[in-house]
Amino acid sequence: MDNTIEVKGMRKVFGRKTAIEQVTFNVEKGEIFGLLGPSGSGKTTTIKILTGESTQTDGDVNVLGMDSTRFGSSDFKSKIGILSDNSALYERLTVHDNLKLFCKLYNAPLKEVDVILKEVNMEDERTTTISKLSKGMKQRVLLAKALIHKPKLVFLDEPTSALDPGNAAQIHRGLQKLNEAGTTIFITTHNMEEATELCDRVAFLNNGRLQELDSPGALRYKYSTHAFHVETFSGKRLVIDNEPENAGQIKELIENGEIKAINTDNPTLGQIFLKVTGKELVS
Ligand SMILES: Nc1ncnc2c1ncn2[C@@H]1O[C@H](COP(=O)(O)OP(=O)(O)OP(=O)(O)O)[C@@H](O)[C@H]1O
Repeated sequence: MDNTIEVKGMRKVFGRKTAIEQVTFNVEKGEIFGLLGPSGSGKTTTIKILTGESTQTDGDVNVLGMDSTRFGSSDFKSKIGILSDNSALYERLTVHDNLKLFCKLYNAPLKEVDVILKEVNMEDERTTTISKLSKGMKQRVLLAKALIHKPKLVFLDEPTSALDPGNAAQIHRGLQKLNEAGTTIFITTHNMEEATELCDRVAFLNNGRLQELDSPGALRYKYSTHAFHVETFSGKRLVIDNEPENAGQIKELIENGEIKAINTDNPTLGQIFLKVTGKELVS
């Protein structure tokens, strides 16, 4: 297996506060990996360690084949892109001039500016000053900034928090396209729909500890009771366990034409998170 990120026994202590405790996971090359957790669970701390902005107290962290002692190198920085709360733009410059500056900073060809503006659907605003953009538009320019140098790996810290569904969907489409082109994406979120839609695998972080790690589909299957939820035309709602002895009851309902709808229960990631951690994902 080709891993883009390998984390083993990672701990992070701030004074008396242990923010991350014995966290171990890998992110495979080409996947969209989601780190899910409520506020204060350690998502940003994890991203900061993985991008070299902070250092782990203990444990091994390897990103793109480099150990954490090399995260300050220009080689490392040229291969990763970051979109976080700390990402900033020059408010008084236009969209185009901002991206031109970041191109120069990363030694990327200037022609990339127009390519990336098209990708994030901001061509029409290329001459608009940043201070005149809406929040969603600014976020799309920040995403363009994170991607302008064509990084192999992108870190996104809650990229769509505070965006309306339309703007969030636009960011999601951009990320899916980027991923299809081969970029590995590490995303933190407390938005379960976002995680279900985008991520190949998700990890649950709670109080700095990882509590589950799998694909959204596998987690939903694991935490499903597999019972049948039946709604009849007479308005009855039945929950029938998926056991051989109940086959007759279901057969009879079908034969009598009584079934209006039949589903197996399929918990959402938010419900699973609550079950595993006892906490709501959105806090
Ligand atoms: N520089 C710091 N000094 C002291 N404590 C910190 C520091 N940075 C983070 N923490 C603590 O570490 C824990 C994890 O914080 P972190 O910012 O990683 O959480 P998060 O999951 O990203 O939360 P949010 O969703 O609110 O951004 C919190 O208890 C926080 O108070």
